Amino acid sequence: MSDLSLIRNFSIIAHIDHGKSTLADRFIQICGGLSEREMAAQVLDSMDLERERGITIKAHSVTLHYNAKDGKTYQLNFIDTPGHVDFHYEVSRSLAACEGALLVVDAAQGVEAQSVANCYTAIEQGLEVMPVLNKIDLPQAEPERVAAEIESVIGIDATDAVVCSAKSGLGVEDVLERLIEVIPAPVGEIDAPLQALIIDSWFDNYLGVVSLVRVKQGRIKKGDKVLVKSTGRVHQVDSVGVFNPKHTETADLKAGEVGFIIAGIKDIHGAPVGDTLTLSSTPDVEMLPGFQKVQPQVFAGLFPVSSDDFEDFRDALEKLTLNDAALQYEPESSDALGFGFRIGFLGMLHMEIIQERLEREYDLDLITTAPTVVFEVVKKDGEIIYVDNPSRLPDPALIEEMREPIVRANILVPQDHLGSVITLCVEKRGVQRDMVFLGSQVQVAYDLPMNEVVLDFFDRLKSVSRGYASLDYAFDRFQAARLVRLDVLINNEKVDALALIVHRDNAAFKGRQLVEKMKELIPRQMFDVAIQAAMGGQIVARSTVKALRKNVLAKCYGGDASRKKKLLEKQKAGKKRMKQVGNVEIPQEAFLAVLKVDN
Ligand SMILES: Nc1nc2c(ncn2[C@@H]2O[C@H](COP(=O)(O)OP(=O)(O)OP(=O)(O)O)[C@@H](O)[C@H]2O)c(=O)[nH]1
Repeated sequence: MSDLSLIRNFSIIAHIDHGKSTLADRFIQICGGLSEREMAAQVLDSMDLERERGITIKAHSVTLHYNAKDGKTYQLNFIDTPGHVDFHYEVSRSLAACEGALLVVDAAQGVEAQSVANCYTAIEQGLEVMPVLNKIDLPQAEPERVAAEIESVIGIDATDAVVCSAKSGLGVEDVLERLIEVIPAPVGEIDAPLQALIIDSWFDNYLGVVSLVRVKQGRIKKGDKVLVKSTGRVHQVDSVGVFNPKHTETADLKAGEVGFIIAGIKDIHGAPVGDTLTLSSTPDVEMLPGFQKVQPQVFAGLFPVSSDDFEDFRDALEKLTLNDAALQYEPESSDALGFGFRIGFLGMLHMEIIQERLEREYDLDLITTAPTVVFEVVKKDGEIIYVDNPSRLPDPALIEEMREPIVRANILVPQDHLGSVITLCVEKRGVQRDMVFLGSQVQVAYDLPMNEVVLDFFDRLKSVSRGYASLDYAFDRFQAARLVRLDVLINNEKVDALALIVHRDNAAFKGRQLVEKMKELIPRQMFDVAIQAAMGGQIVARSTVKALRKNVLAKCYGGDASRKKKLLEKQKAGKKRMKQVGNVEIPQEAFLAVLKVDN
């Protein structure tokens, strides 16, 4: 298709669960991309984990052909975007490939903070934003109220927003018709030198690196010699094509189109996201503006339970980074846990996903230490260092100032729950920056310490607001704070992997909560186990796990050998995720006890 006026490139902006995947599936069905049977599994969420958790992680694209009521056939390139705040950065990438975005809002729920943030990104990037009110089939749907909310919260006209039910299919064709009308067609010279933006790259075991690109000008076809601008390397194109949603080769990709390129590139660093591709014959083509580099926000140490697994762990991480440019790691050694890696994640969800993949796909048993953010430390000699591991914090005598990362959080909450949300923010050391009443909702902005936000803030926010408050946040600055290291001692031995950096005012309280929680989590052993929390040289809390009196096997009355064996096996399985620290066995949960205390 070379008539650009028949192409529409768009994304869908929606809060989690507002129905983006269901709507996309409907589009695919209407445009005849898949049979009913193939529709059975939601197609866009292609990774197993994504499907299980029902969340979208990687940006994908689908090219569809829609026979519109005006008698013309349009090529619709739909670029998927992830909904979770951890993957916010992928949204702006997907938007860079589009001229427009559908803002899908659940008509029974209303606007949520995440969609507001993504909408602003779209508007900043010059996209046409088209509101769609979904779930109109629900009895509690209030399209007028929600349309008014879109206008007041986001500030775009929603008077004639399309209403639909992605579930029943009602109104979905109207969405497509309106999309063709309001979202501009792409512009670009087909005869100009190739200029293509890499939106995403991933590693496929069979195909090698696959890159999703948006061709801005020119064209690219199989056999072309393509130049990756930032690396300066030239690769021969093996194939180009689109996902419809199945991977389908095409003769070429032209200006205005979105599709994939495979060019024998060995790893994703050879085709960096945000980079520009051109042909080797036109090396002087300008670079397109790329994307902001992704910075991990949360760090944790991961250690194999069995030290024999260290090399397998390293291999697994290498493979995972082929597909996940956001994942960063470096070797770490701990007195308590031996050799492992300190890994940087985008957020807690990202951390859980990586941990699960390592355990499930690579069959590793891992111990994870408590996650932490990065602190900025100014030393007395003027040097500034960044600490992502509490046990590596320099001696307090050498520290001039400690600074913690602060985020600007935007929260949308119905008025009824405003009080409890404010209480929560104050408890988390938040400073209010703004508050705007918008109909039945209130938009509040807080500066909050990132350390308080990444761990459990989102869950707490949901629980104090009965699920109604929503949150969006981004790193703002480092700010001086009275921070100290809280050490944990087990039978008088300091366990480096249990150290935390906390605010001085909360240190004693946190210490007490932590030792109490750990007391519940560390199983009884043959001897007393003393758990202490210390700040500097000073013990701030203490508790004891009492010794076990009876031998478990005594219960078996000697006779039944198979029962005894079963019991031992059960014990062994239970032990799998334990680590021997000194002479005490510490289970995984105890390392994450800080996440479990009700702070
Ligand atoms: N009643 C009703 N339910 C819907 C409608 N559209 C989607 N749902 C349901 O809402 C839930 C969430 O829909 P999804 O399409 O998975 O939501 P999503 O926004 O893609 O979620 P992520 O992939 O996690 O971003 C599912 O249980 C859907 O069946 C609708 O029009 N009406």
